[in-house]
Amino acid sequence: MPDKPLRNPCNLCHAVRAILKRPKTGQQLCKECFFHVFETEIHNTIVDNKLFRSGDRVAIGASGGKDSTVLAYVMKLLNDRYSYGLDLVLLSIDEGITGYRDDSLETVKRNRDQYRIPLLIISYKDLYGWSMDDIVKEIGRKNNCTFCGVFRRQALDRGAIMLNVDHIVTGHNADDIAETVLMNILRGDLPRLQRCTSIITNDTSDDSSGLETSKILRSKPFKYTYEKEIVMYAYFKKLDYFSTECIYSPNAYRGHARVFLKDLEAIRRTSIVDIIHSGEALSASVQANESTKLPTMSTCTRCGYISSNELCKACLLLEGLNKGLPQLGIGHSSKIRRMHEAAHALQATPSSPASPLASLSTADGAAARDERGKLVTHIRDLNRLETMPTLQAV
Ligand SMILES: Nc1ncnc2c1ncn2[C@@H]1O[C@H](COP(=O)(O)OP(=O)(O)OP(=O)(O)O)[C@@H](O)[C@H]1O
Repeated sequence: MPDKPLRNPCNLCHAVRAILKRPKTGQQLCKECFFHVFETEIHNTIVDNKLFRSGDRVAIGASGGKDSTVLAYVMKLLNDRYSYGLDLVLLSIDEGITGYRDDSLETVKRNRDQYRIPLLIISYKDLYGWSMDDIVKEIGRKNNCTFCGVFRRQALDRGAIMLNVDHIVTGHNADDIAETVLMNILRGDLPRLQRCTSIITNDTSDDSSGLETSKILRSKPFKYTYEKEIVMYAYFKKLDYFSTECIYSPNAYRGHARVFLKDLEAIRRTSIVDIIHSGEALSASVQANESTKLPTMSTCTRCGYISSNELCKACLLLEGLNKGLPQLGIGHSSKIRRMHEAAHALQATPSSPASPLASLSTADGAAARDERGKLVTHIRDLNRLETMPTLQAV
């Protein structure tokens, strides 16, 4: 008797039943083919944009959330599979948000052990003398994201210097970038439009920075990776990640851009990459225009961090916070010295040899718990995830 024809076969291998519909392309795929295209697209992004050189020491900005957890997993996997020759390390910033970052850092610590990548954690409290809990107590919730964003950017650079890395990668995905493109267009901020569309950036053109941040590159290997696909990948690989929103993040403006983007995506799935490409085209066309260039960088006279003004943004923000309080400097305390020592110890520890990929995809007990609930939460969060009929059967 001839075999019964396969119902709903995978559009790529045609040998197995499809279990999902790719948000980016609409293709119906089986699990293995989805893993393959997802990983290969990121590999192609890395290679086409020449993100790394063999021998580079690369810090992965690790928050414990879905994006950076998938990034750590995929960076490790591609580094082993294609012999990139990278020395990977996890770098986490503890903003000091009780009930949020303390829990997500526990996830990063488990990722450190699961993926066998060394980890350095540095805190706002040690760097700046203020945790985000302290700051919110002082200034309230309004504008707290400004402090957090400025401090995190600088903290990542400071951690990268402590770790002596060449490069920081972050889990910013295509949706994040498209939102930022929209926000910069709405604000008419052309210099920032240029920066947000670049897959790789180097914060300053001035090599005299006291912090030597000018040598550290930053890149976004997920620039063209859809958030929904990152969630699906994490789900099907059973990765251990933390999925709660920051308790202090109202960020209403970005929220509106996000809702608008999701509405567009519901009408046309390519909207996200279309907006990124529009941002790239606009950036290219304004590049030659002097008035849209980012200001020339020098160094902050107080802490030595790169800045286009006499004081960097973090020092300005700290000055306000510290009004009436004893001055808390950046960069010279014994706590910072201790963090340098911890980073130094990590540098001396080479990353462990590659572990079999199979073991990486095996979730531990905690991660396996409530996986289905986690996906459901994310589908709700992400709103309007394409119908994936067979997910119900997972
Ligand atoms: N506390 C942190 N420590 C280290 N890296 C961070 C931290 N917060 C954010 N990052 C980096 O910046 C990227 C974008 O951060 P964002 O706050 O937009 O979080 P997100 O989109 O929820 O990402 P994730 O799912 O990784 O938390 C993260 O993927 C991560 O690489």
